[in-house]
Amino acid sequence: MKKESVGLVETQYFIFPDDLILEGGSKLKEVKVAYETYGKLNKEKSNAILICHALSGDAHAAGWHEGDKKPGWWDIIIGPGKCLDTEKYFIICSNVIGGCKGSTGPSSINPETGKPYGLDFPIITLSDMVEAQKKLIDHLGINQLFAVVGGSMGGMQVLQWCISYPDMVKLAIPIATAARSAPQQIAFNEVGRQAIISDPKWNAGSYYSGEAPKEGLSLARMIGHITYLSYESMYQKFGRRLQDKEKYGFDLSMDFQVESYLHYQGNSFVKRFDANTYLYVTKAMDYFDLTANGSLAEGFKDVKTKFLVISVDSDWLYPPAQSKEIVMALTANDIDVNYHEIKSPYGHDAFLLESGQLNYIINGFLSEILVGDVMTPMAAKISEGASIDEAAKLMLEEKVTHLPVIAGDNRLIGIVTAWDISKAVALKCSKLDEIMTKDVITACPEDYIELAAEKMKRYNISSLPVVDGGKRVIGIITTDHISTLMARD
Ligand SMILES: CC(=O)SCCNC(=O)CCNC(=O)[C@H](O)C(C)(C)COP(=O)(O)OP(=O)(O)OC[C@H]1O[C@@H](n2cnc3c(N)ncnc32)[C@H](O)[C@@H]1OP(=O)(O)O
Ligand SMILES: N[C@@H](CCO)C(=O)O
Repeated sequence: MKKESVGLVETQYFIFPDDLILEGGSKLKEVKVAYETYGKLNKEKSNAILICHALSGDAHAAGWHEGDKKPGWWDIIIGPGKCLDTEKYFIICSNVIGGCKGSTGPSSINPETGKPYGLDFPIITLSDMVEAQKKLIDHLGINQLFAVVGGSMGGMQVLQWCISYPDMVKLAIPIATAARSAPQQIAFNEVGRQAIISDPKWNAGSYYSGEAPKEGLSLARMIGHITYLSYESMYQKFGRRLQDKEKYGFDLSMDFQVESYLHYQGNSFVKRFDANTYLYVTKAMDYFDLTANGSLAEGFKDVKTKFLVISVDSDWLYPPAQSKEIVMALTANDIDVNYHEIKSPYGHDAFLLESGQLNYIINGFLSEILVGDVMTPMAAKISEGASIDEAAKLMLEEKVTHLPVIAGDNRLIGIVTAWDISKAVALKCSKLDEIMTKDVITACPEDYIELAAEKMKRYNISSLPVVDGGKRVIGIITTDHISTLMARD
């Protein structure tokens, strides 16, 4: 299938009606969250996928902003025909709080002083970022997310979601991430922060009316950027080639292409990022630790989500060992986990670049959706002794067109549809037994949704009762559940 773009997109904003209470105890007033959405939310609101961004990302994950030269940062996997297919899913991405891309952060105006927060901005954590996203998801009227997906710090948010709101996330895809920041990660973050803090223009975080600490922020990004690459990718990109010269300068000026590249990356970064946000967001990552009493398995004990954990073989910043630690802790809690290690020379940033492998792995995982993952559990049903009037009333109340008929032990013995009810009125029948279909086509929670869809098509029916091994009704699955989740072709 052709992979397409979501086209022109715009960032939207949500201002919280209430204060946001932070993990550290402070309150943030008039919080604003910048977000983008792609695709359509289905009738059941069951096809929403939340995308969480990494350290320097933003709400613009896919498509194009008017006049831009590059699409959103994860355009390689979001769009029609891509694994996060906007023909099937409703994709949401928001800028984290503490950020500088439209959501409230240290560069925002503090409503109490009328000036930018600077260092008056409270310390935020990954859990606070998730709280802010939860408010946005509530505002969009979504009770449960079909999936939460993110790489690096985005992956940390994915894990945090599954712990903060275990019932709200059906599927989780954390990529190139960790369940707790390791000393090496904290160390690199601290060097980046010190580069900013030691720039005199930083001025204790109060620089918004003058010049920004560009030197410090650029240096922080240069250091960070090295950690996003690999030995091999740097060799492939630059070798020992010189930049704009034939031989060494034998002075302290720039000689090598890799130096020029790093300066370029540093200089471009300062044009799009705020130094204080860099301080706050890296600090939030340092504090991130999902262990409970020293045990990650205990930290994950309430998780209910099905997982796809992805790592990158050449990622030395968030090495595969940290992903395997997540897999082991989930497995210890009997959580269904799939694990993939991407083969790539790109290092940590492979999660932003390896389009083929990401599309293939994520698409495979999302297509393995089971009936039990998407059905409406505990669907409306009626007892065999009930009258046709009662069945009609229940259908109206529950806004359903299909009612499984059950015996005393909850065992499925038939199904009545809205069509059967009209038939009953026309033919003046009064008992359910006279009009219900007794040979009911059903689905099992372990069936792939493709199988349920095939049955619905073959028998030309729009709803299947979901039954367990003892033929007891445990839910219902309809074409509406399935249609937006099935491949277009
Ligand atoms: C979720 C999130 O993390 S969102 C944030 C993601 N985006 C970023 O982090 C932006 C910073 N960039 C990156 O991290 C990486 O560049 C990636 C992963 C996004 C893209 O990687 P690649 O496609 O391999 O790009 P690459 O690293 O080669 O950089 C290309 C840029 O370097 C420039 N460049 C390459 N060689 C040199 C050189 N010798 N001297 C100066 N500049 C150079 C290119 O001209 C190009 O510039 P452009 O970006 O303005 O077009
Ligand atoms: N390139 C990514 C790496 C951090 O995970 C970013 O800047 O956000």
